[in-house]
Amino acid sequence: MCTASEYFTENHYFGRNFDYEISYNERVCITPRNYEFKFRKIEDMESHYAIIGIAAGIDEYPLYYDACNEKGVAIAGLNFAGNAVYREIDEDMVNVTPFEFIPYLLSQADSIEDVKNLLENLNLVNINFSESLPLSPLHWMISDKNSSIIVEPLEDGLKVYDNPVGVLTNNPTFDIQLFNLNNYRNLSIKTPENTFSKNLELDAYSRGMGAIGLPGDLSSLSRFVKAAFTRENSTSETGESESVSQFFHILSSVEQQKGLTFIDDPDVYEYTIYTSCYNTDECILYYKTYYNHQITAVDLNKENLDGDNLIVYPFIDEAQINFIN
Ligand SMILES: C[C@H](CCC(=O)NCCS(=O)(=O)O)[C@H]1CC[C@H]2[C@@H]3CC[C@@H]4C[C@H](O)CC[C@]4(C)[C@H]3C[C@H](O)[C@]12C
Repeated sequence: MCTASEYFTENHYFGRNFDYEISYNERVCITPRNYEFKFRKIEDMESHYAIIGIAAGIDEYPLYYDACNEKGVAIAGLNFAGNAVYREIDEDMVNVTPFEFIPYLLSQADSIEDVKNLLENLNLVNINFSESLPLSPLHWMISDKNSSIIVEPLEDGLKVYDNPVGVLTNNPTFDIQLFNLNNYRNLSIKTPENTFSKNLELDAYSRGMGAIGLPGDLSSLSRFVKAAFTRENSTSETGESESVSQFFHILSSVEQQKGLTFIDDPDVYEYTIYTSCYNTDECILYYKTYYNHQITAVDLNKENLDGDNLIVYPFIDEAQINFIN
């Protein structure tokens, strides 16, 4: 499972937890403006916006999981098992494969408005990346600093929802995730009044009692509620380090510790392999990994963005422990 989120202070922050049991050698990957983007069914793109993101380290092609372009549009792809439907080629539409979805949009969109326009003619076509890398069922959270949307490829077509809560997890569909929040309208950051009964003296014996009932398990429906409540009520100082710190704290409220989500014997568990955080205004990518709690950053604007070769930074995944004696 995965969780995506965004956060605002003076800048806009966007990112995700990548939860899985297998790593495909993830790495930071920058696509400069003149890297030739090859597409399966539409024309190749010789020049486009520069993109920074996290991609699988299994092929030359930037197989992005999440990314942000130089205009501040960011996308994260999350698992959507059993719900994602990809289609046959439709000659009247723009046929893009799921693994081309992030490159196609980020190479040309200035804003969510642009993304929405591009989505109108888009057909997500069922072409595998390769025999060993078949299609994976995905849905996407897409944000810029002004708005956020969710895109779900459903049986009856590509569904685009406005995203008023700034989070996404996995199943079920986004409309149900939003509806489910109704069940938690009583949650509060404040100490609740005793409305149980006038006849009983019930004591506010602890801080934090207003959020009793907030789910704490790792299912996608529960993580959605937890992440939405945490994000909605989050506050921090507005500086860069405080904002980035707060962003990572929002996503660590739904992190998956190794051992809690059993997948298979022997010892296969889903866990939070990495957490990313983009400052979309400055195009800086920050990340942490399961073992490396130190924040590592890559600044898009420090690269030569007019190049034509991908720029890759392997993940730093070993613990960085600051011994002081
Ligand atoms: C598995 C991940 C979702 C994490 C998640 O939610 N895990 C819970 C599973 S569960 O919900 O608990 O069952 C997703 C997220 C992004 C995906 C890659 C996107 C590019 C590329 C697309 C190609 O077509 C296939 C290979 C490819 C490398 C993809 C592999 C895999 O699919 C990735 C890593």
